[in-house]
Amino acid sequence: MWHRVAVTSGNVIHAYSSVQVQSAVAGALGVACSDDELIRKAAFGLAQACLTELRDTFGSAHGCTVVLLVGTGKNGADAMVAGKHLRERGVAVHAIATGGHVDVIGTRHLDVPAIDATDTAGLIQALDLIARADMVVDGIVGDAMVGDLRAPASDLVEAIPDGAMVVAVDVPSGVDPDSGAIGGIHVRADVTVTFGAYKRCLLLPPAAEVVGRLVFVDVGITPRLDVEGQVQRLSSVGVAERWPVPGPGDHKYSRGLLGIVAGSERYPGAAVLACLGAFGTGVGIVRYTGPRHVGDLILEHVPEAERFPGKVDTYLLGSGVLDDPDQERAIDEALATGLPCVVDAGAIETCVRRRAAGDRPTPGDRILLTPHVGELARSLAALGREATTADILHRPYEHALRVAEAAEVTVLLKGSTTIVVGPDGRAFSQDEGPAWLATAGSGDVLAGIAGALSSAGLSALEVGAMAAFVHGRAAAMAADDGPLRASKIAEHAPGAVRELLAERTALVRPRAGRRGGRGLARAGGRGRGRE
Ligand SMILES: NC(=O)C1=CN([C@@H]2O[C@H](COP(=O)(O)OP(=O)(O)OC[C@H]3O[C@@H](n4cnc5c(N)ncnc54)[C@H](OP(=O)(O)O)[C@@H]3O)[C@@H](O)[C@H]2O)[C@@H](O)CC1
Ligand SMILES: [K+]
Repeated sequence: MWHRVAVTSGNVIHAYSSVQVQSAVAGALGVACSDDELIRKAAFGLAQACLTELRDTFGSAHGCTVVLLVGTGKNGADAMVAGKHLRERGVAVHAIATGGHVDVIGTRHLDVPAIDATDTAGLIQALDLIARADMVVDGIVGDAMVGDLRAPASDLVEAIPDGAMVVAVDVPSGVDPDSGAIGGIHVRADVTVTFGAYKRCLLLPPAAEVVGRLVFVDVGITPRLDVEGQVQRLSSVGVAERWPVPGPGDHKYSRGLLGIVAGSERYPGAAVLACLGAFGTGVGIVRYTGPRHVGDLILEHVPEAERFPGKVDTYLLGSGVLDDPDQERAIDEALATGLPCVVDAGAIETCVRRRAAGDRPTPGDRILLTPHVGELARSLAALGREATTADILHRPYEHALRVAEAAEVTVLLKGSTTIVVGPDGRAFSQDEGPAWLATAGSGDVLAGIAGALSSAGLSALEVGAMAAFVHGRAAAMAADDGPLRASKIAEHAPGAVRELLAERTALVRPRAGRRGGRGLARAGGRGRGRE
């Protein structure tokens, strides 16, 4: 039996669409506050974040030069009002108006005249100031951004020197607030200070990769967002809360039986790495199906594994499978059982084709596909929806969702920010892994971790998010800011889980001595018993 604590939403970041945020702001403005108040709260938080960065970098903010890029809307007003606070702390502040005029609330608070970058002389002066700035504050445009960033804002952004510190107001200008797509020129921030609610682009790649460190400023609109954000991110405590922990009444059969169909002549090690990932994160039993020599290799490295097929709770299919009719038959048979599955590499396309044709014995929230971008492109092609890898990298959420909807599956799309998208569009975005994670065999370990979690009865969305998190954490521990090999990720997985569980604040502890189940308090997840 597994013990799980109640799932709260406190340890999950929820991200909302711009329409949701704007209607929450409009609701707050209708009853509780004014534009001016909201901007003052936002700007105060923004100024604090800027001062912290300046102090951390230069020892003191006093005497530093900050250039504010100020658009015509409230995003620009936030920057202007923050500028007032910065000036009060001895910072030299210059404001550059990118759209010919600035919001009246901004000018009311900061009495330095903004340089008009829409005229030639102003643009030249602005470019010179940007070249010498210690910090550039991007208040060009926020959640009302439409299309590509227009000139002269785009010219100013292009001129930001590599060494300058950049703080984005609410969202980096030039990214689409909802899809996270980046058209052309955009701000690459060191810090993004966001107000009231996280916007989807802050979690969704590719935008998520240019936001830098996220700082949240509560301006009081959060209670008006009483629905879950469609895009979410689990914090470490969020993962820890959900992590299945064995109780005293558990045995190897109750802790999850994972059937693995993996490995081939060309990629025998993939099956070994998948087994290591699964055992490293707490699976009860692994039952392996595959070529004899791959089985021998597994037993050499993972003597805990069983070689012959038998009863299982969940399948992990496809890691390292290539051109092997016996393996393909075993995958077909496993997919037909209706059991939960993690579907990787060589099994993805088969699975997508079968399910798109209506053959869906496993519910979409229990089947997790784990493609990289190339495999997602091939899945889309199998569905008759051609997309290049560049198209996918431009809008990964939307392309993953296409496969998730058409095949009624949950898709984990691997990347430096990994997204997990369910057939109903709900998604998790996790970015814990270091860049060193992109190495041969890393995906096989991830599939093994996902298999272990799936065999513990979690939903495919949770499995994907938690596996991505722990895989990233284990990789960071293994890499220690240097290169790593995939087997080291599996080696560090138990340590990563141990660290997470230490953060768990409200573990439900069973009392010793009670019979049958021993005080099991389970919230969510399906019940398991002796099998
Ligand atoms: N959430 C919260 O709780 C709070 C939110 N607050 C803040 O409000 C912000 C939203 O403010 P907002 O609605 O005034 O719009 P905003 O983003 O400033 O931009 C509008 C201007 O941008 C322009 N523009 C558009 N596309 C463009 C492009 N491609 N390239 C260039 N320009 C482009 C567009 O120009 P136009 O097309 O009309 O000529 C228009 O004038 C939000 O992000 C946050 O900072 C806080 O103040 C309070 C608490
Ligand atoms: K901005």
